[in-house]
Amino acid sequence: MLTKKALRREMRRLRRAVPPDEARRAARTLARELSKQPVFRRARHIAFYWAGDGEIDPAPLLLRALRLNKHAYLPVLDPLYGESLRFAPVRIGTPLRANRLGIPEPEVHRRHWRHARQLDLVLTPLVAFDAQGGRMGMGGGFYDRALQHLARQRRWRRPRAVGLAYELQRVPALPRESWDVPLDGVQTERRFYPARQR
Ligand SMILES: Nc1nc2c(c(=O)[nH]1)N(C=O)[C@@H](CNc1ccc(C(=O)N[C@@H](CCC(=O)O)C(=O)O)cc1)CN2
Ligand SMILES: Nc1ncnc2c1ncn2[C@@H]1O[C@H](COP(=O)(O)OP(=O)(O)OP(=O)(O)O)[C@@H](O)[C@H]1O
Repeated sequence: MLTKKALRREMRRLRRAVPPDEARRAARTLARELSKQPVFRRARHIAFYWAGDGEIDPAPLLLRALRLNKHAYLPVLDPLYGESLRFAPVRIGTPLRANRLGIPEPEVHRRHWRHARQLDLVLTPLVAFDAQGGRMGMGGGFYDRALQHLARQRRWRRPRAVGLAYELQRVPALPRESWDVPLDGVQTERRFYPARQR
């Protein structure tokens, strides 16, 4: 069996190996499919991410959300709170600047940032996932910490958490850690995997 670290390395290699034209097609298909799901249609405030390292690109979905007059956000690392994850609003033309990890963030004053619980839907990047809602990220625990209220209390309905990935990132079952936040679903270029009932 692969260790968690080896699985992460292998899955990051696989997603980086997707050829550019296939990646573009997958991102468009993912946008079309997720925008049909009630979890997306009902959401007004939605967090996306700026794709890098071979991540499936939510940009076509973000543009569609803006056209539907929804509010779009990108993750920012809050230096005042141990780099916990907050979400800054982004529109066409919002300037972006790379953070410490090289990931572009909106240059928007912190008074406009939101906590995850002030959003309707958070789309999370995935390194690997299973069909039961288990997720593996980059290993920083950023999303686990930002969404930890969902792991403890079933009555919390916001935000819904949906992971985005290529079909090739699915594994039969990921080990569950106590702090792991189960997803409500995963959208790939092929289908939507509904997970948690709550
Ligand atoms: N697009 C995207 N944005 C995101 C995340 C993500 O996974 N994807 N995050 C999800 O958590 C947060 C950032 N988390 C990250 C955690 C670890 C590494 C990382 O290990 N990066 C380098 C080494 C970075 C360095 O120190 O120079 C690496 O590729 O090994 C990157 C991002 C917030 N924004
Ligand atoms: N709620 C939490 N409070 C404190 N530490 C946490 C919490 N959640 C996760 N962590 C820490 O974060 C580290 C990384 O966790 P894990 O490997 O599950 O990250 P990940 O889910 O793959 O990454 P990410 O959430 O950034 O996409 C763990 O070692 C864990 O100790």
